[in-house]
Amino acid sequence: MACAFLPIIDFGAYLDPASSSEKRLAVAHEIDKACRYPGMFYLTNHGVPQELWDKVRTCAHQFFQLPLEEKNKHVVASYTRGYWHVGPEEHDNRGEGIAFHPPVNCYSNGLARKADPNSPSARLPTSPDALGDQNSWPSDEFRAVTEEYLDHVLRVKDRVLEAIATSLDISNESLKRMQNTSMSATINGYPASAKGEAEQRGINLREHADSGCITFLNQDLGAASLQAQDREGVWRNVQPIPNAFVVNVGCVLNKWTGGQYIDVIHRVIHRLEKPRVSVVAFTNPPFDGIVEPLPEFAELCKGQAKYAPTTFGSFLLKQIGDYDGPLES
Ligand SMILES: O=C(O)CCC(=O)C(=O)O
Ligand SMILES: [Fe+2]
Repeated sequence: MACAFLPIIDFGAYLDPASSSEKRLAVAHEIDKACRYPGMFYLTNHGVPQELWDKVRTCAHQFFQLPLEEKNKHVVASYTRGYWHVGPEEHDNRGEGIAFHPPVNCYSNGLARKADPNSPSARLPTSPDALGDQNSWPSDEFRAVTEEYLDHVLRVKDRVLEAIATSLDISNESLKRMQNTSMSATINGYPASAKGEAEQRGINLREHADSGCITFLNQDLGAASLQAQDREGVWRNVQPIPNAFVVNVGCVLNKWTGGQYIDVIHRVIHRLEKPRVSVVAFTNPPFDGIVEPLPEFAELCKGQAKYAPTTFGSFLLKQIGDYDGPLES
């Protein structure tokens, strides 16, 4: 059964070139409404081919089934790239994942300590960059499938942002700024719980808001493991729907809109007797790009520290640092 908390938005009518402008506007308004609250929605008929939609998760399952020593070959010195594994001895944050981030070309703000920000060569992509080592792909097939999948998601992302811009009635420059976003991916694996163990289990993925602009999640079918917080602070289950993205607003889009859109807090508690995989595509502005409210929303949040300009890179690194900090409880 679908989760009544989240609206289900059929993107087909927006993507169909034969649709009337009224129809497309109606879809755009639905997306806008969902971004204002709860900051998360299902997106169906998004145009990602069905086979690829499933294959990207199949590849992930195959990778996570490998022995740990195999998977550990893909650990790299970066928080945003490579393989990680937590548990089983740790109660919270139990799970594993592999992440991919495009090259970062940032030498502003002192993020790369030894680089000269004025040197033209400092602007060229280098490896490793400010986020650490390079991506480590488990196999050519894994890479080909994931990259093809992300290409599709990138196109969906641009159309969703176009719909948002239409509904917000913002300028072309503002839309361009929003669309100037690249794609990074995290593929999460959550282990099965043995019979009787399920209730003792803690949280697999701690509560957080995503750092980027907008996130597209493709998850296994089964019981709801993802939870999102409503405005009363109550955790609501996000039941998977076949072939539907779960789309959510991240911190950057919250900031661009001066707080009009909600960077929804979410977490994962996986208690099934079979493992779960989620393929999460994040969209990020340039690492050294300034993130601040779009001109259309600047007045709304004037003087509020939360909306003060910052580079995306420094914001991301701070968020990673905070997330990595000690647990309060
Ligand atoms: O696995 C999920 O359902 C959510 C993952 C997530 O929130 C993330 O990777 O940021
Ligand atoms: Fe997330």
